[in-house]
Amino acid sequence: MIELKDVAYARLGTPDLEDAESFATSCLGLQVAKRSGKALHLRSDNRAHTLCYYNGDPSEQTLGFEIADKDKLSSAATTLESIGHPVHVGTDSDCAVRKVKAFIGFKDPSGNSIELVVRPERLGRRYFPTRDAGITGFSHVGLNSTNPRRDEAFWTKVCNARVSDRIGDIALMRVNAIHHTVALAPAAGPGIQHINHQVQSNDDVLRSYYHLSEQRVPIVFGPGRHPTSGARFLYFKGPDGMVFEYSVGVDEIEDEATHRPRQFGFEPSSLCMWGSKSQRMAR
Ligand SMILES: O=C/C=C/C(C(=O)O)=C(/O)C(=O)O
Ligand SMILES: [Fe+2]
Repeated sequence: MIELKDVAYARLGTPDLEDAESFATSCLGLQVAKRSGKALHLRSDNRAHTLCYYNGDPSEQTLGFEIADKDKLSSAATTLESIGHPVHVGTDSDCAVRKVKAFIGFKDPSGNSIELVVRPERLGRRYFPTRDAGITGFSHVGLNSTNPRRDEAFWTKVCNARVSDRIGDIALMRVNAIHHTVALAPAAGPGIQHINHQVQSNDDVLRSYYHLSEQRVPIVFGPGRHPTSGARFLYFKGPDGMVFEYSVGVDEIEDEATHRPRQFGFEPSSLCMWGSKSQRMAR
């Protein structure tokens, strides 16, 4: 079993790094950790980076997950190869770019690019953005799935994810106490469906709603409240169509041993208990 500890970072190709930087700093509220002609590393919490934009095609989207150590990394590689997921080992220079000690990359059953990383760097310096969006950290992703039942089996049987809730057949899965780290999203092909950052308070969600609306950032869902995790949320569109979410108040699963996934109907009220309608979410 591959034991994921947490989601570590997202890497997104973009044709326009300048536009990505302007959005990430003035709209989303991340801090530039490092900028080169080819890549932009951004912080959202005490980690060295949690989002990287690099010169590339926007269809290139990769998610990194932290695992415990190098031994666990090599057994993960063996497991993945044995079930038909070819693995590549990150070079020293690729590790340096990601600020990790080691990593492997592979494709999940839907073709999503996944990296498993060991010892992602943290910094002593605080995350200190130029826009105060109230972000407390990178927390979860929506991940495209061409077959949610098959992909739930991959994430829960090959990896250690546990289903916290389902909407229809779509699983919201945790790898630690937080309600979900990966939410599957039915789609025709691979990709990251949305990138979530937690914020401190309801005020932050609503303040951002007005700030982003004024900046003419397309709001695609919310403000609203998810009945699944209980979180208050706002979804909006960034560069190359990527959807970002702020949310606050995501439940934690108190008793790992006794938690049973709840089944929600596949209908709008399962996505928002206040009545907000999604303009873009496939779910
Ligand atoms: O559409 C349902 C979304 C549920 C949640 C939640 O319960 O917090 C998400 O954050 C999500 O998957 O985006
Ligand atoms: Fe979300």
